[in-house]
Amino acid sequence: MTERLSPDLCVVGGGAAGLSVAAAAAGFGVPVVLVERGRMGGECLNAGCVPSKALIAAARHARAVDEAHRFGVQAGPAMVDMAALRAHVRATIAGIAPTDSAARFTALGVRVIAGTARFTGPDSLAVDDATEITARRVVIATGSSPRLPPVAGLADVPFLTTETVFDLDVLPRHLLVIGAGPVGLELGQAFRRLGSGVTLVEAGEPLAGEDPEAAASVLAALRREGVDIRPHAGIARAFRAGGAVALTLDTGETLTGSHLLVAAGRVPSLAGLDLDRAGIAHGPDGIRVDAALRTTNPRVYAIGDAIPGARSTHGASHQAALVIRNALFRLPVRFDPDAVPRVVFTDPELARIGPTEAALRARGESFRVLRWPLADNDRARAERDIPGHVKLVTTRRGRILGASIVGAHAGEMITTWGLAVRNRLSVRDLAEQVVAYPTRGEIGKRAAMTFYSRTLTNPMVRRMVGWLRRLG
Ligand SMILES: Cc1cc2nc3c(=O)[nH]c(=O)nc-3n(C[C@H](O)[C@H](O)[C@H](O)COP(=O)(O)OP(=O)(O)OC[C@H]3O[C@@H](n4cnc5c(N)ncnc54)[C@H](O)[C@@H]3O)c2cc1C
Ligand SMILES: NC(=O)c1ccc[n+]([C@@H]2O[C@H](COP(=O)([O-])OP(=O)(O)OC[C@H]3O[C@@H](n4cnc5c(N)ncnc54)[C@H](O)[C@@H]3O)[C@@H](O)[C@H]2O)c1
Repeated sequence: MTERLSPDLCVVGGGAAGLSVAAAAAGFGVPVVLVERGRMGGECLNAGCVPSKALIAAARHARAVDEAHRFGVQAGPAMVDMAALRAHVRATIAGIAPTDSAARFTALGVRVIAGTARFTGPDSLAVDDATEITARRVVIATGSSPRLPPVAGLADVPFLTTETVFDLDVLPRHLLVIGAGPVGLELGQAFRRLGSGVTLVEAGEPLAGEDPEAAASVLAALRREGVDIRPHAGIARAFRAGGAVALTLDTGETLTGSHLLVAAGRVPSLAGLDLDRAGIAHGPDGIRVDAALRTTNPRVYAIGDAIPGARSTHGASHQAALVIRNALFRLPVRFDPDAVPRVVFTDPELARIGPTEAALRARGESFRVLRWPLADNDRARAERDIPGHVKLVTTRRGRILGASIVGAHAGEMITTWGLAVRNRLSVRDLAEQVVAYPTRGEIGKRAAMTFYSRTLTNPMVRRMVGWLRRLG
């Protein structure tokens, strides 16, 4: 028997994006139906942020054991128990899962339906032919899945993706990775620290789109740890070589590994949604949306990994908040990708808010660049962890436009700069702030203060100081 529902809001997808919309709408007393075909929590909880950060934490401990002698502490070499490590990853997911569960959302007042949704008309959907939904507004939050690049022979070799890599119960002897974006670099470094040999094969420039100086600093750190990174490398074919996997590059060189991880980007999950029935335009990068995240069907919004652009959990949650403001309160909203921080959780971390220097130059804007190195930070020196820097871009008058930070905890430090950009603060606000000593946060203040270094040598200012001295 077909059940018929007519909520105000229907959300398709129970990942970071969909859950954020559903929770907020239910909180305001709006009738909401949420449809999820797989695991509640989506990619972030089950195969993305959470397991990757749990793996990275384990790898950091392994590294700390191996590096302990630098601090006069004898330990190591680190021994990795993959079964215990996998249990740690699973326990981390299990610990967070209740927050995203159907039970919690049901308690919040959301009607959660397990099944696959597809459009049957501009405002109607069917779920597995068991439920018909007619909604005043629909939010598509169907996420993405790993992109498999068109590499000859790939289909005939065993390979891992982010869907399977966290279930490994043996440590790869040598991990080949296709792609040196955030996923390839984060996981590549983690496996290297756990004891695997790691080779990353990247078609273009690793971390393209980030500030080149920041990207270079991260890549240099990974190389120092023994991660082999091959930029601008075309893959001619993949094949099995005995019990191993091999990649032949366009140069003729063949790389061999015990395992292969494909980390070559994402494709939006749109198959089977019957978007055309609802008049929703889409392309290979995702669903087309305007600045208010509305699709070409004015009743339907799309957010998260299902739309083009940088993909992140916090970006998806921010988009969800904008949709709530627009759909429920009819307030005008405008999604600004530059307002979303980007963090790559390598060690050192790379974090950015706002446009890069290159982006400002391409826009023809006039700006200033301010820098400070971590090597000049007492805390970083005490912790013998000095690779990195902060780089600020400001207007000519000192308003902060953006920041790139490389270093331990850069992902935490970027929050200050997000606040500065959002509130149109100037370097003066940051330079006058009292920052605790010794903290890494001091580098931001030091960078901001360099804005005034020209003032120190300004003859007018010097004359004025001299004149004031005469007053006694
Ligand atoms: C290894 C890895 C590490 C990452 N680390 C970070 C990080 O540290 N920080 C960060 O911010 N981001 C990180 N990301 C990115 C982040 O995971 C994603 O941007 C985020 O999870 C996207 O959320 P979403 O809700 O748009 O999509 P998803 O989480 O993919 O959710 C979409 C949901 O929709 C469901 N669905 C799809 N089609 C249908 C349908 N027709 N009917 C019903 N349900 C459907 C799916 O089953 C899925 O559960 C990482 C990604 C990866 C792969
Ligand atoms: N901390 C975070 O916020 C975080 C962490 C991890 C992932 N993510 C997001 O998840 C998404 C997926 O990350 P990702 O690193 O898989 O994707 P990505 O698109 O950022 O990077 C994929 C890389 O693979 C390369 N590539 C593609 N085809 C190739 C081929 N045939 N041979 C060699 N290299 C090839 C690309 O040039 C690119 O550099 C991204 O949107 C990313 O921003 C976010």
